[in-house]
Amino acid sequence: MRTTVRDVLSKAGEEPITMLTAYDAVTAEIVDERGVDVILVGDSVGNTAHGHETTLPVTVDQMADHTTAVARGAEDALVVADMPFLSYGHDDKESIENAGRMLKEAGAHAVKLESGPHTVELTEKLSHLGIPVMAHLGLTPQSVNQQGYALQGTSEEAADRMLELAAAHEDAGAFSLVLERVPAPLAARITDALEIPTIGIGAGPDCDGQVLVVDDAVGLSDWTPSFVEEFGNVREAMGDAIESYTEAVESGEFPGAEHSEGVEELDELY
Ligand SMILES: Nc1nc(=O)c2c([nH]1)NC[C@@H]1CN(c3ccc(C(=O)N[C@@H](CCC(=O)O)C(=O)O)cc3)CN21
Ligand SMILES: CC(C)C(=O)C(=O)O
Ligand SMILES: [Mg+2]
Repeated sequence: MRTTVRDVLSKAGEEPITMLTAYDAVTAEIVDERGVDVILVGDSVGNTAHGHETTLPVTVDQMADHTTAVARGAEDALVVADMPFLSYGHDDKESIENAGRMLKEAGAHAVKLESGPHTVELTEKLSHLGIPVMAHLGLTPQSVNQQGYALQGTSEEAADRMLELAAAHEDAGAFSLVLERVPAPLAARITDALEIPTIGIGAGPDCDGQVLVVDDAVGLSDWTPSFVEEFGNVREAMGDAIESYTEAVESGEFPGAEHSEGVEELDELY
């Protein structure tokens, strides 16, 4: 059964909400089959699949393409499309059209925006138009040129501001809130203060759910932020398989007779 925004909203399960990113159909299938509640088509695709240093170069077209692939692969999970840098926030018409594409064209069920004072009204508009919005506070990687990748909410003022912004986005209609790289006690305080669920990444154990970049979680990335746990070693498994392939080709073991086809009637011809 498809996870819905209402399921996420209800915080119904006693178990924390699980969210992972995916950027392609096959990964979405695997993540979906293993029962992950929410798949985020993250703009982290700029780092993982496209090899950029930051998420800033990612385009709306790229996000729509990756979201289309993920929506084809996911059966049960709620699919959330991340809105890329400068695709929202400066012009309502453009923001709404870009977010609308993710649902109309690409098959997402909701969008995520990196939130700030400038996204409160937009969150309200999108929600009213039928586009569910996941908010995102704390470390917001699209603001890397202002924040770096440092822990956020480390002063009393910054913590209070984050709590106020979280409440403002809840009031504006956001259905959930990602908290990235904030002190665990602040994430707990925000989680307590809100009705909508919080989903943490580097935000401690007291959020209503957790999210990681799938490449990091399965051990595919060559570097991960310090808040990541690698639950597998896919990079090594893939490297070993690739090395076995090259060895088998170079030694002449592959392809064998079982991989080769002929046409019996033509045997004499060859
Ligand atoms: N593979 C991947 N995983 C992610 O979690 C991720 C992405 N890509 N791309 C988009 C953003 C960027 N994120 C980041 C990027 C860097 C740090 C980082 O450098 N953290 C350092 C500390 C840096 C500092 O304190 O200034 C660390 O040690 O974790 C953290 C999160 C999270 N997101
Ligand atoms: C890390 C998550 C929250 C994200 O925004 C992304 O993957 O782009
Ligand atoms: Mg993102």
